[in-house]
Amino acid sequence: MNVLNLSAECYPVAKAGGLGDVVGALPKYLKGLGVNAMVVMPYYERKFVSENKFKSVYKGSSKLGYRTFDFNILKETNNVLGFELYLVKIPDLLDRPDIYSYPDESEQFIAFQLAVLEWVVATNKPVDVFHCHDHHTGLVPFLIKYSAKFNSLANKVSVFTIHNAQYQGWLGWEKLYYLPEIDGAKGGMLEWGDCINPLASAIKCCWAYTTVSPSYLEELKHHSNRLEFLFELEQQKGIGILNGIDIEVWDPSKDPMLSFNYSKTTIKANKQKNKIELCEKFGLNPEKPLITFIGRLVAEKGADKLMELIREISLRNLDEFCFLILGSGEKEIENDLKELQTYLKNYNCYIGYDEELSHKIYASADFILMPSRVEPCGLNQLYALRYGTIPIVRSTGGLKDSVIDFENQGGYGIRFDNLELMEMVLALQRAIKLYQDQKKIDQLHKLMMGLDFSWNKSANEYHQLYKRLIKIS
Ligand SMILES: Nc1ncnc2c1ncn2[C@@H]1O[C@H](COP(=O)(O)OP(=O)(O)O[C@H]2O[C@H](CO)[C@@H](O)[C@H](O)[C@H]2O)[C@@H](O)[C@H]1O
Repeated sequence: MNVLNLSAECYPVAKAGGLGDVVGALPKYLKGLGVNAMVVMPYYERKFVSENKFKSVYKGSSKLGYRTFDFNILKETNNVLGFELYLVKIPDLLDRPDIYSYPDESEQFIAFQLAVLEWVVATNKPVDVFHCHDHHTGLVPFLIKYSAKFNSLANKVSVFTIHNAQYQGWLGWEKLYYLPEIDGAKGGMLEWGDCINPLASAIKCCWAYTTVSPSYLEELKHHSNRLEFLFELEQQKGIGILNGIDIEVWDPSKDPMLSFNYSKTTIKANKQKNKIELCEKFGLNPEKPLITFIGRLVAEKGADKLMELIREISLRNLDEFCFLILGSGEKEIENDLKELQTYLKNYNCYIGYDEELSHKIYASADFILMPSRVEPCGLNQLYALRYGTIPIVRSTGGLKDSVIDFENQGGYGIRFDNLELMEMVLALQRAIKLYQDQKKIDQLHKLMMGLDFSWNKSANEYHQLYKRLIKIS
């Protein structure tokens, strides 16, 4: 079975968040199940690309409206990721360092999708399933079904995974001419809310869509940035599969980014050693419980609530904890968090993206706070569990599906329901109190580190889904 994953991100080639982690890991685990899972992504001028070997496997040209563009499909030659990796290079369009935020982003991603399909058709590349991830690749299910140019792919299975339905890739109708000739009667399959909506189009045209947790599948029917009715209509095609984690990359006993590796039996001493080193670097007291937040500083993650929360808990529980933030995102939130540094001594933040620092923090912190408004799955809590760091989460989406409050049978985390200041203060106070009971903490460490959130189970669910769809294709 040949499955071609199309994605804007894939760790370690290029990652901006959880999408990269998933696309860098799932194919590896599918390979273990006998699936030939491959990844094709845009070319980025990045370290991984310059440090690894690639060869050109196809050169072609295509049209984006009146503009003709040349493209080059590059294949990584040493199988360093454990699966086939292809990059699409397009001069002046897909040859830049950053993944997102260019003003011609829609042109970039449309050209990417067109180039991939041209290459597959021209080389007759065996593909049984096109597995598309998020809106950047959302036009593929439509294009293979309704564009004459890709007619030979019309019966191919397409699966679409929603990592985040907040962003939908909206395009004005004036950009319709970027697409090759389509069946005019099917134009409506591109539309939602008076514009071309790649995410909505994918949901309408794919054979099945998946969400990255079962709870998120349900939530989308009620909160999905105006797609609620569509999710209600198409619900028979939807399936919720909880993300897994790559336990080779995220392994505290071998993680090369840590100064002190540890297992279930050595966590007590070595977590503390990592913590002492980290706290020294950030001017924090390693004897206090260290609470962290790692992630995009956006409202979706509840990051806009952090400043008020940290101020309030500092007033109430002065000197009883330390707080360290790693993140980047909205400028206003970044500035607020930097300002806190000027008057709180038990607090620090690093504004920016730093993969190595994130590993060090997972290994050093006692608690990780995730006050998300929306969390399709969330990987941070899964990494945290593997590193013996207790998650404090709002009960939503994948957080609800993966964290059980420690006061319940078999529980290991701290949960709260609402993004209300006092509820969050209470959750942090429960953490501070729990830290004083080191016997309980030891028990929780062992329990958390013994949990299996690896991709093994979830990759099998994707495999079953592919098999079912191929059977009816
Ligand atoms: N400043 C920083 N420096 C270093 N590392 C940083 C960082 N900011 C974030 N990260 C890392 O990026 C990843 C974020 O993963 P999430 O699952 O929380 O994120 P995201 O919202 O991007 O993904 C979306 O897709 C994923 C995958 O499906 C879903 O789990 C999620 O709910 C959904 O919103 C983690 O590996 C984290 O450590």
